[in-house]
Amino acid sequence: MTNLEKMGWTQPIEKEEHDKLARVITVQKNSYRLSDGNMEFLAQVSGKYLHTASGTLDFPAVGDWVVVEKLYDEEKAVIKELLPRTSQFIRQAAGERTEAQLVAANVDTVFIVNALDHDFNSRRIERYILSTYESGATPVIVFSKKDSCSVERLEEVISSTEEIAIGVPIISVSGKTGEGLDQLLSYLPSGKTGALLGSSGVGKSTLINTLLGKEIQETRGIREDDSKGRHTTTHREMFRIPNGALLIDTPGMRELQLWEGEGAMGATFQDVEALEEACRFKDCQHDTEPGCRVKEAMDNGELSIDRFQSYLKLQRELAYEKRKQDQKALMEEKNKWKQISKDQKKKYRAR
Ligand SMILES: Nc1nc2c(ncn2[C@@H]2O[C@H](COP(=O)(O)OP(=O)(O)OP(=O)(O)O)[C@@H](O)[C@H]2O)c(=O)[nH]1
Ligand SMILES: [Zn+2]
Repeated sequence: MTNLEKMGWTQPIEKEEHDKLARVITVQKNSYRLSDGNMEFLAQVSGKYLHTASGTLDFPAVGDWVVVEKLYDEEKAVIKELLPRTSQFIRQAAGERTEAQLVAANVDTVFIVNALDHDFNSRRIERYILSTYESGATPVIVFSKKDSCSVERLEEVISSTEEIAIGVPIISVSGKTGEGLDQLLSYLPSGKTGALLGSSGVGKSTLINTLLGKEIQETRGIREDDSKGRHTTTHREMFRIPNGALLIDTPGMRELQLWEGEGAMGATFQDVEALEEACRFKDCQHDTEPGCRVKEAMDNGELSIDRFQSYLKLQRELAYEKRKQDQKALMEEKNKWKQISKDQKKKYRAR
């Protein structure tokens, strides 16, 4: 296994190029910690990179592959280029501004982590599934803290999840006892990259620690205590776990605000879309039309009303997000031309 393969590289590559590649393992403000599988070094993007990047998505995130110029003596590097991504998990950044936030790049499997000692929320799981499909990764639903929950509740939760997560694997694990981790690893073979996503406190970091073994976490000292004296993850970081896979830990998300996802609606709501297609009229509004398969399915309990409403709500939300993003792009374009014409006026005046 070459050093880059240790970091998840899979393509054939020339020797000269090989020495110029590295993977982002964590992002700290404007500096990046990279690894080429042999060593870690800090890096910043080059001036030219900064100049040509046009938005947040153009900047490296954890999991990205970058072309670097290494300055070995200082364990530093300059990032010159970003390689195309195989997947990118994006959400609308927290706050008012219309802005994309890249959570992780080049992830094969997204583990959607839900704690069995927290509330169960189908709607939240649907949002994560949608965003995962949209990212280009494959979702796996993980119920954590299995040790804290009765067998009956576990069965109940799993059967409710099966109704809304069609075709998505569902597993249950305990970071505390290690139960179920072999199942988790079966979705994350050597060389693949996974990411743990979910709300705060669901046990993501505990899973990583158990997978890594205690000493590694302690020597790294990457956790910071929050006000309640708990360990809480403050940044995203990629770890190489003993089976040779890579796993990204992320800070808990309060809510997953969608950025895009239209293309993933069909995969996420296969059941609903299949019913829609069976309606007599192609443009059925599922209201009062005769031969409406959706309405029939809701009447006889095949399709839950909540699920159908969630489908409609997500559609509206995505349309709204899209309008906001289009408006923003239009404003930016206008401002660019304004600036250009200002500059030109200045030039003429100077003559
Ligand atoms: N009973 C039980 N408790 C667990 C388990 N895993 C984690 N916990 C507890 O749940 C709390 C949160 O665990 P973390 O691993 O820090 O959760 P996290 O998802 O990384 O949280 P953030 O870093 O805030 O996103 C801690 O008090 C853990 O001790 C488990 O498998 N069983
Ligand atoms: Zn209909």
